[in-house]
Amino acid sequence: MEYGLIGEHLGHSFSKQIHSGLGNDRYILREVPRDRVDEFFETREFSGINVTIPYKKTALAACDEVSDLAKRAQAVNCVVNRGGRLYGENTDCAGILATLEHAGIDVRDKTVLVLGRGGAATAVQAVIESLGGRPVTVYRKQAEGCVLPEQAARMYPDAAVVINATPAGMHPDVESQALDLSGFDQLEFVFDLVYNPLKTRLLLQAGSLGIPHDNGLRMLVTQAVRAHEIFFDVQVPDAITEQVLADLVRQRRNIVLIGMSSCGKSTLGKRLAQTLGLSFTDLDAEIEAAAGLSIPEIFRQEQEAGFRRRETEAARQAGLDTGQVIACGGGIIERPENLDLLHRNGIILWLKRDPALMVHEDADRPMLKQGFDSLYGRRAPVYASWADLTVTNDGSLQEGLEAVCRALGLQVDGPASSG
Ligand SMILES: Nc1ncnc2c1ncn2[C@@H]1O[C@H](COP(=O)(O)OP(=O)(O)O)[C@@H](O)[C@H]1O
Ligand SMILES: O=C(O)C1=C[C@@H](OP(=O)(O)O)[C@@H](O)[C@H](O)C1
Ligand SMILES: [Mg+2]
Repeated sequence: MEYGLIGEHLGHSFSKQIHSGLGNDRYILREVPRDRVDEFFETREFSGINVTIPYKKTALAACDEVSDLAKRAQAVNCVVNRGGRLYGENTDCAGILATLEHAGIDVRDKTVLVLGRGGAATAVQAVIESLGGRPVTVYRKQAEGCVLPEQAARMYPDAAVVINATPAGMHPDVESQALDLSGFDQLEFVFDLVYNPLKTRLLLQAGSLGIPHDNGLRMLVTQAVRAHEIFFDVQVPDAITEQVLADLVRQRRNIVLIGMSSCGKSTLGKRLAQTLGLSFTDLDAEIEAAAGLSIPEIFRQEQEAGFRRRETEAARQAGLDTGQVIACGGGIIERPENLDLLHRNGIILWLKRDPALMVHEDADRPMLKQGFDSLYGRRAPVYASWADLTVTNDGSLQEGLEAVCRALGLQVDGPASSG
């Protein structure tokens, strides 16, 4: 092995893709069983490696020389072999630093609540200390030097930053949250090392409280960039880092279309997915498939309440997946809980069409029996409040598609033609 990542289980790793984006196609993933890791480091048959769970301490011990930050973090996640000598670094620390810097956060003399006390938390702590901040460990069980989550707000009302370094909220444990943010009023930034989902419950709460926040993707990309720089003794331009990060976000993020019945979500959504190379999920089609019934049939047999229950379940399922365009039904905003389910991995876009251009009666759209105008009058402000982006779709399908791509900051001159 020349370059790559070692760890016990690497199924979900994005590292190969990120290093490939940096121009290293020789980077591979190698799962090493626990009883083989000592031998791996003894033989030293590699040029440069990243190390992940559970071998970061083993790597620290195996190196001939390690950086100060790696010593403080008590972990090495990057090892380079220089003529048989192993040099160890902790590039996770660079990733943590980069996330704080990008957010414009200065932690000097400020209280930083670090959630968790595992390896990632130790790295966070080392970084905060190196910046002159005051890290406080919040841990779910009573332990020496730690604060319980339910006591944190009372004991540290001055907390300026919260950093989650626990797996709480990580897929599939998406309902977990290591700290409730509602008791704090001086928070400047919330950082969650988790990036699957892109927004954990912690980050969704930060968003709803208007607190700036970020997930672990920038850290993930930055640690890889630093490793690449160490492997090849080069400097990667910031623009490349941003490009790799943006590509990753584009690939994973769901684009969620909301808006009034017949504004074009299903039609435009399908084409958008084709154009962007994403998969397409129409919640109405998912609901019909799960029920084995058409939508008018569901309304007849189970009334609107039954349909809404099914709709929330479909939103929950789709919201956990990534890399899709999701077309919602017009009534997705009827249940407030659907917002977080779709926001987990998605950006929400209101496709806004002139009422004169929309369908006012349709046997396949039972809600329209309530009257288009009153339905739209009630819903329009809710669409507006849910939307991260709003796009007017009053022209042709092609024009709408281009407007959506522009709003998403994506190139519009792709294969978005024909039909
Ligand atoms: N700019 C446009 N975007 C999307 N659909 C359009 C557009 N112009 C006309 N249409 C037509 O309008 C209808 C939109 O229906 P649909 O995609 O089912 O909407 P929704 O899923 O929002 O209810 C389709 O018949 C489609 O062909
Ligand atoms: O407006 C609504 O409440 C509904 C809209 C429909 O989807 P479209 O928006 O695709 O018509 C479908 O989910 C169901 O008939 C209920
Ligand atoms: Mg539809």
